[in-house]
Amino acid sequence: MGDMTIRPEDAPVVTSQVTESEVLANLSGPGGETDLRITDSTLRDGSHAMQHQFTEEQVRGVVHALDKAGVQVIEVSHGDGLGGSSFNYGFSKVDEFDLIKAAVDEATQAKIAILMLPGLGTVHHLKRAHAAGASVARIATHCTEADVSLQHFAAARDLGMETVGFLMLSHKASPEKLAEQARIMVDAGAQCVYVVDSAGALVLDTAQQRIQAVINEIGHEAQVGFHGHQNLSMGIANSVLAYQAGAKQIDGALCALGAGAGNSPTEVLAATYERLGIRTGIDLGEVLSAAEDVVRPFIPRLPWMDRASITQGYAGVYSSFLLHAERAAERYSVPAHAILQRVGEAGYVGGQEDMIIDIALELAREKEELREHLDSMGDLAAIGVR
Ligand SMILES: CC[C@H](O)CC(=O)C(=O)O
Ligand SMILES: [Mn+2]
Repeated sequence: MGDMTIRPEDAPVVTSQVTESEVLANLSGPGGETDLRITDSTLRDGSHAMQHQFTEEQVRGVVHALDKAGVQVIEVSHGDGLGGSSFNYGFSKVDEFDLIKAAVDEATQAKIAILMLPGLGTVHHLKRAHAAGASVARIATHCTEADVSLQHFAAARDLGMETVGFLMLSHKASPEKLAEQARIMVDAGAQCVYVVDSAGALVLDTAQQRIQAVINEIGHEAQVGFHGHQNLSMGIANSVLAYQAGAKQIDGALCALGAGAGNSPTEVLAATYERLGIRTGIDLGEVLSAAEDVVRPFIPRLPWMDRASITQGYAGVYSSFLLHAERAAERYSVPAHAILQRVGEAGYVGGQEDMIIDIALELAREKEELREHLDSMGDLAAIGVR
């Protein structure tokens, strides 16, 4: 077999095709010109919180409500992106391509986006999503591994899709490193690159500095976006700072439905930006109804800043590890927050979900050793040695 490695220098350089007006064109919503574009990820990041059990009826209901509210982009995929339905990540209740088709059918003005992680999702998945009607391809890599996305951006551009790069766990890379990685994505064909706070670990200026560095690098050729998580309750504040630094695409999810403590709630983003006089094109009354009347009733458990999810933000752990850690905690009778703390210390990243079990086993072993030690102390005391 020949060398299958894709090197950055092999990637098609398409930046010259992306004019500034083309990049900025998508900032006019159904109600006219907007200052930024909100992408709602309830039906993708929220899939983690729903253990990937979305039904077609729920998807139709959410898309209908978001579309009516004027949200311009709605993301629909398994929580871990196309191809995520698996033993390792959790099986979807309904095939994601059926959910994408239902979303496309329901939307009248909103574009339907998909997320994919190269390796888990393939170009074949991307083609199927495009055939199902998805028009925005969001391609996600670890924040230092943008070079694994080159062929996926090229394929998405060939299909005529709008392209967005997602640099996950952005708190793990310096602003300079993120800027360098964003450059790789833009040269490969990304029309926007997101700083993705997967762990909800960025706090105010650490978020803004990263956005600023990425804008300095790619801002004249492509847009910059921000995807927040609420583990330290910073999603909205970081999103405001991101906009003030120049970000033009911001993610949210209705009722915060997303991994960990959830995403920046779309309805709160809409209200906050409106209060600041920043135009999102979203009708506040409609998006509040979408959250309260459509999404809230089917959520089994609202995302929340509890001990485990705060630990994720504090220790810098991938938000989607929460439910994996909770399942391992129950199985091995150890606390979920203790597992997540160790995941943070070990620095595990997306794709290393199996290490959660290793850590749970290690904690269970330590607990057993401690119990045996305490028992032996008791035995010594009983024979008068202590
Ligand atoms: C697909 C993994 C992950 O959920 C993507 C994302 O939303 C994030 O990193 O925050
Ligand atoms: Mn996320």
